[in-house]
Amino acid sequence: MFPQRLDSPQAYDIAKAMLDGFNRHYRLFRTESARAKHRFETADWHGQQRAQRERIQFYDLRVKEATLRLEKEFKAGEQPMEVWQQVKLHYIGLLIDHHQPELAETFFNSVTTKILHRTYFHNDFIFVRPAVSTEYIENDEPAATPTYRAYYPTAETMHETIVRIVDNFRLGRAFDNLERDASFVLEAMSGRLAQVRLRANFQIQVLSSLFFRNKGAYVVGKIINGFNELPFALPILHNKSGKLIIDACLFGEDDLQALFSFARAYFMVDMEVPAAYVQFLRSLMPRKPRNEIYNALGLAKQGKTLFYRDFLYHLKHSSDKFRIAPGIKGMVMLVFDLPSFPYVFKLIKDYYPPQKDTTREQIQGKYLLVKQHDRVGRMADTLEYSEVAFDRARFDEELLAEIQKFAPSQLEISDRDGDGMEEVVIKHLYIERRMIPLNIYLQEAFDSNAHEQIERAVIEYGNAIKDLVAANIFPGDMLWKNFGVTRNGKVVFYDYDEIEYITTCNFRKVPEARNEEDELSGEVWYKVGPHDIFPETFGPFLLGNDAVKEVFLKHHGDLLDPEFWQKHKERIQAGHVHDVFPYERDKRFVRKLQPQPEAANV
Ligand SMILES: Nc1ncnc2c1ncn2[C@@H]1O[C@H](COP(=O)(O)OP(=O)(O)OP(=O)(O)O)[C@@H](O)[C@H]1O
Repeated sequence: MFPQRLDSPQAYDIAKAMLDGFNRHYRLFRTESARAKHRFETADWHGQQRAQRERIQFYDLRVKEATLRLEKEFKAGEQPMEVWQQVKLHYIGLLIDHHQPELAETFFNSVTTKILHRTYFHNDFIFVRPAVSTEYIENDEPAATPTYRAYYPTAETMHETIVRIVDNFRLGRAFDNLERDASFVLEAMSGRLAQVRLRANFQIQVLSSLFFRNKGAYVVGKIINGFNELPFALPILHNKSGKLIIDACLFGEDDLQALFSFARAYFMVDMEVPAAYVQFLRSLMPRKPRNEIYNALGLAKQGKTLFYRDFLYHLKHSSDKFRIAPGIKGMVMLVFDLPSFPYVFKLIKDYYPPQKDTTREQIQGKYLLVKQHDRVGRMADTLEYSEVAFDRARFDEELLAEIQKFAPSQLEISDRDGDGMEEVVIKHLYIERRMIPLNIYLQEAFDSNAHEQIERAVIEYGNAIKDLVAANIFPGDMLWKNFGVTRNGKVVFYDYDEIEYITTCNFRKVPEARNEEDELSGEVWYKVGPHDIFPETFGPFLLGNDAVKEVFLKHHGDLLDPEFWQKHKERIQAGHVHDVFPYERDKRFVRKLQPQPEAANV
């Protein structure tokens, strides 16, 4: 029932306190994001990584604070339904001129669902659907920066415009040679613009804030000409002597998708109107779901909310059934999917075979570690959900039997909301992007004799491990089945239950056999400590196939050498922060500065 009058004084106060809680959250979130610029300017790489990690916790802390305040000041949990309905309406009113209304609505849901019983979890009380529009929000304060700036160069003024675009960010550190880098950018752009007639609307639009992550800062924008729009991004890095350089010019949807991939850490961006950033970014990557764009901007809770709305909407408009995910079943994770939907659902089993010496808490700890770590484009991000309800009729019997057998503690089948329909409720779930498991991908390549596909996949697999190593991650279980292949052919790791920091591992050579008996025994005769790793022993389980073996040894034989691992460990221990390039090395301008081997031969 819609209340005709807003007559509860508490309702307004509760709504106001809730919004104060959100505003405090966003202020802190934004301040931390804005500080990324200074950390970049001062090359504080450890600080940048720490901030990226710590910012992830901000949301839950603020929700906790707001919940406590509402309970303490307003006995929120004891308020009747009528009051809560009015709280929502007041809150909507308070959001009319707000600049982050969608985030504030999600914050309202987070706090409210902590206080209210789940029978209230519908649109009368929480924001199951958004109520306040995020379209055309502008910050009208006189000193406000707009979401993006437009530049109108001519063919003659392109170079100076590029310099001006970069200058406008007022980075507090000198460029090595901005004029030179602008020429490289111009050359790259000319490759795309040559032969093209410049139309009346020719312009370059650039988001007003830089995107910071690890050791990089990125200019993000698009070139508009007639009906065409060309997305681009300019990575700015420090060179070896500490001067700034534009390192490359990335173009088009694919390059941008790689930059904003779900397998990378979240950006730090100073945004007054995040919805406007998302809208702009969506125009660059129309196929990227909005939830992933919010995630990439560090607004993970909004990403989670949008994902869930998209998921419910998809369920309403599909009829296929959840099934056990294709591939080799996991020992600790039970994985299922919905064929028509590009994600997988993972739950932790109650029982695992003895070789998996772990616990639910430890596994959750590993997933959390991955969330907070730099995923360097090689580890899939996961969304974590509790108490997820699915329509019972959409579950394949075999899948249900599997959950009943391996994860009974996680399963409840009941008509929880009393609508006469049975539901499958899963207590705790991880959801991540579906990929093609590498073992299946390789098998398909073997079956069709696709040598190039095998070669590319094996090289990518080794590259994935090397990127993980550089980022201080030892994958633990490196079998093909624990990696997936993405839409763009990138190999990404997804089995986290055995990962460790490289710095906690002890990489050893297999000791010489003491006698013939040792040598012939199939058993491990030497003493093995809990963190000991023997890279020479990786071969037998990776290299059963000759075609694979040849490519692997040619490109990644060093992975079987303990020294390779040990050296990386020492570099990390010495405080070195690795470079992560979310683009192909051959796109780097630095190649233009160094004499190329071919050139030297001429
Ligand atoms: N993101 C994904 N996309 C597609 N399939 C996946 C994905 N994640 C997992 N799978 C499938 O589910 C299986 C088990 O997943 P996962 O490796 O995470 O479980 P696990 O229990 O940790 O495995 P292990 O027994 O190797 O420890 C994989 O082998 C793969 O077939």
